[in-house]
Amino acid sequence: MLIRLPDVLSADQVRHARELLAQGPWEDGARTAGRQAVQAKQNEQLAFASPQAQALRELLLGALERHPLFLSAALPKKIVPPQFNRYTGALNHYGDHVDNAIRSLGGQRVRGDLSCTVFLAEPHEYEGGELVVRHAFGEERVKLAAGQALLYPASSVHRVEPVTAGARLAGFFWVESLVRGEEQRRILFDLDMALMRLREQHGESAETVALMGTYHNLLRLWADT
Ligand SMILES: O=C(O)CCC(=O)C(=O)O
Ligand SMILES: [Fe+2]
Repeated sequence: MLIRLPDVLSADQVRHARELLAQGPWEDGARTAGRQAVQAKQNEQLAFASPQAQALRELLLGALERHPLFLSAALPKKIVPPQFNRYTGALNHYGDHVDNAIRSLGGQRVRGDLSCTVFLAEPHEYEGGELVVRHAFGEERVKLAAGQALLYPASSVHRVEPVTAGARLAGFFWVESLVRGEEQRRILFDLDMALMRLREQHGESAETVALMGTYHNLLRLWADT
C-alpha cells in the first residue's frame, strides 16, 4: 500500500527546514548504504550528528506524531531517526534497491516495515528525481510538493530517477509498525478511514461505537507491542 501524506510539514516548517539544509554539512550518501545499495546510491546526506540534522529530525518527528493519517497508516512502534538527502550534480540518483530489513537504534534493533520519503523541494525546482516504487501491479512514479510524504512498504524495490537540473531535497526514515503484516495494516487503515467518514457524515451512533470496538479488537489481535 502506497500512501501519500499531505501536509506533513507546513509552509513555515518547510522554509525553516530549507534554511537548515542550506547550511549543510553534506557528505557522500554511499557511507551509509548496505552492500547492494552502495552500488546504486549516488546522493549526498546531511551529516547525521550535525546540529542541523538534529534540529530537522526534531521538527519532522514532532510533525509525524501529530499526523493522523501517518499514525493510522503506519501504526508506528519505533521510528528510525530521519535522515536528509540531496540529489544534484554528479550525485544525482539512487538506482533500484531494497532497504535493509533490520537497523540498529541505540543498541536496539528496529525492523523496517515501512519506508517514508518527505519531499523538501518543490517539483518545479528540479528535473527528474521521481521516487519510483515497484508493486504487484507495476510501478508508481511519485514527485510530491514540499512538505508532503510518500509512505510505502520497505519490502518494495524502489529508486530515485536521475536529477538532471536543480536539486532534490528530502527527508527519509523507516518505521517498525505495531502491526507487522501489510495485509493486516491495510485492513485496519481501511476500517479507520471508513469509520472516520461515517462519523463525519452521520455523527456518532451505536454502529460506529461497535465498529470502533471491532477496530480495537483487531488491533489487539494483531499488534505486537
Ligand atoms: O530519496 C528518497 O526518496 C529515497 C531514499 C532511499 O530510498 C534510501 O535512502 O534508501
Ligand atoms: Fe531506499
